[in-house]
Amino acid sequence: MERPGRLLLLSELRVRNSAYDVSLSRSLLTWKRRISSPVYHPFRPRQDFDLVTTNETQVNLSNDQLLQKRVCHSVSVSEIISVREEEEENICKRRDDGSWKKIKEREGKDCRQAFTVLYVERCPQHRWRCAEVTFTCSEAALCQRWVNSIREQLSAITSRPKQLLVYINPYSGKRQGKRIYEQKVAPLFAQAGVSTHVIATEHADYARDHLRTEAELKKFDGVVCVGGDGMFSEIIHGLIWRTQIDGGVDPNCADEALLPCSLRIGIIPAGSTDCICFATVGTNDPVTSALHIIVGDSQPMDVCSVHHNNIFLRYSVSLLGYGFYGDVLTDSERKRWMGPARYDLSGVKMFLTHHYYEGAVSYLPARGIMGTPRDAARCRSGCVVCQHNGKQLSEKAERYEMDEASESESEGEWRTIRGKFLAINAASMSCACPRSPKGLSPAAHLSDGTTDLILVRKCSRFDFLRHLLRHTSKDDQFDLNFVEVHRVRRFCFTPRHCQSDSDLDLRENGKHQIFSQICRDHPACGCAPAYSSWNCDGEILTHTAIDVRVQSNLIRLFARGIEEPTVFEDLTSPCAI
Ligand SMILES: Nc1ncnc2c1ncn2[C@@H]1O[C@H](COP(=O)(O)OP(=O)(O)OP(=O)(O)O)[C@@H](O)[C@H]1O
Ligand SMILES: CCCCCCCCCCCCC/C=C/[C@@H](O)[C@H](CO)NC(=O)CCCCC
Ligand SMILES: [Ca+2]
Repeated sequence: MERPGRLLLLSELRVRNSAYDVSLSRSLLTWKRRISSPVYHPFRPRQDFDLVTTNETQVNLSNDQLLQKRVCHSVSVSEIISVREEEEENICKRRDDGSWKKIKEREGKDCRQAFTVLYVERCPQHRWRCAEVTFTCSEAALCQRWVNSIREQLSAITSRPKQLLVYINPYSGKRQGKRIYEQKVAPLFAQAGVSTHVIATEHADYARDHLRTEAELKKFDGVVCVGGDGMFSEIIHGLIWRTQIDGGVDPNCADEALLPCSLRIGIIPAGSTDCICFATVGTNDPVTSALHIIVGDSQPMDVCSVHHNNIFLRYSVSLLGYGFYGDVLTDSERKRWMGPARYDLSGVKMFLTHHYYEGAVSYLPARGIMGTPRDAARCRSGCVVCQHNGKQLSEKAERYEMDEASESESEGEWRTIRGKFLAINAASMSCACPRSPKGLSPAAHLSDGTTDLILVRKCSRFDFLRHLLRHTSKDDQFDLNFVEVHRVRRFCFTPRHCQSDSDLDLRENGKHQIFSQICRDHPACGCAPAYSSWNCDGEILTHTAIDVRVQSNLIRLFARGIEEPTVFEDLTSPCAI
């Protein structure tokens, strides 16, 4: 817990009908019910009330401690949304004997004697809500001092965005993007004094192209994406591209070190999967995301760059999946009209189809890092694995600048696996989503500079079902003899029937039927397609032979990673006042 530090203000104020000692330091706002207004507990002897904070993790809470929690609250200044003066009809004044009497409000601003603080309150399942508490002061001057002091502390927080560029995809998910933004998010931004420039996209790639060429990025502190993973992908493509062009880096060149984007991105979930929001915040809830944006959170993220023959194809932050997830996506695109349910239908269909694909996967294992894909520990807010590996990578990059030879050490370490695969997945983060709350690779990290390469070899339908179902239970989906997982910095895939570029060009020029009908030793029908497609964060890639590199911490989100729940949150009601 944060220590309160030197007090800036300490006053006796009133909350509803009770007197409170209210204090403000640079880090905490605390309001503690005065002992002269005790809370009566029928089954317990009385005790003195000590300071207990709302955001502190504690174990073995006694009944008295729980009682104390309800009479003393403390909120981190960094989680105060805003403060406003109140126009109260009836305000109370303290009599000489210490009791409070109601007086009529006088006309005019200088007689305002109450102020309301809006702050973040944690609710179950990682959701945040905007709670508020109104304090009544004995004098207007005191009220003004409180309001000014809190505002001063808030304006000293430089990480909060003031101007945001908002893109809404009206066709995401269940087509609720506009309504969600207008009803749930815009009012919060207004309360927090965040200005916005809102653009509803008119067609696919509208936001990407606007960011690449037109948007006046200098005017903004961040970009907000209202939509799903596909819309988020548009935003990062626009921002990363623009950052490289503005910084004189060739975004097409596979070997160039890319420049990190300075603008942070906020995600208001309104799509079908929303796995990037879920895996970085812990829930798909527009209000929670809006509050993370307002408080100015920052979560760095790894981005994979995908090339084919040194030609840039796309970036990926969540899943790059060939075989099962590529086929599910291809099939589901034809069912877009169904909304999010399209994935379930295509998932079942592709599971029954049971196609496998031949090819070679080569990869560079991530050496000397902390963490493995089989760890029990998870990437959480303030993750030490991400910090450690990120630091190591930046030190390595510095050494590389001084001595180019050191990087070539790793070049000798390529490993290759050939075979028949039902699925080849690379998860740069857990890919947790409501369908699979632990995700495709539960121990993957948001910003450790690696991706988890998961190879599911040809197996029976029954075994594949066991593997898939384990994504939704506590059982380990990697603990099966046809599944292997490697933490890597780079990998390449070459399909077996894609030996020459001319084959590939033919296929990608629309003549793929010839190749997809190549029959091989497929037990059921004898006419399995030779190729699948890559599912790249929910978009289909146009090439099958790809070269993938992890670019560490290329973007930052208005998020902080999933927080561990505290005991208080589990035990007490979300709205204690
Ligand atoms: N105005 C628009 N009209 C049609 N398509 C659009 C428009 N704006 C964006 N798109 C495209 O819509 C696609 C899907 O959008 P989005 O990702 O927001 O929703 P989703 O597919 O339902 O969710 P998820 O990606 O989480 O599964 C994206 O590929 C995006 O490029
Ligand atoms: C027959 C029983 C099956 C049970 C299987 C449950 C397994 C669920 C794992 C979910 C993994 C989601 C990975 C996220 C990928 C996103 O980048 C992408 C874009 O939104 N979504 C999909 O491709 C949508 C992918 C949807 C897959 C079903
Ligand atoms: Ca990662």
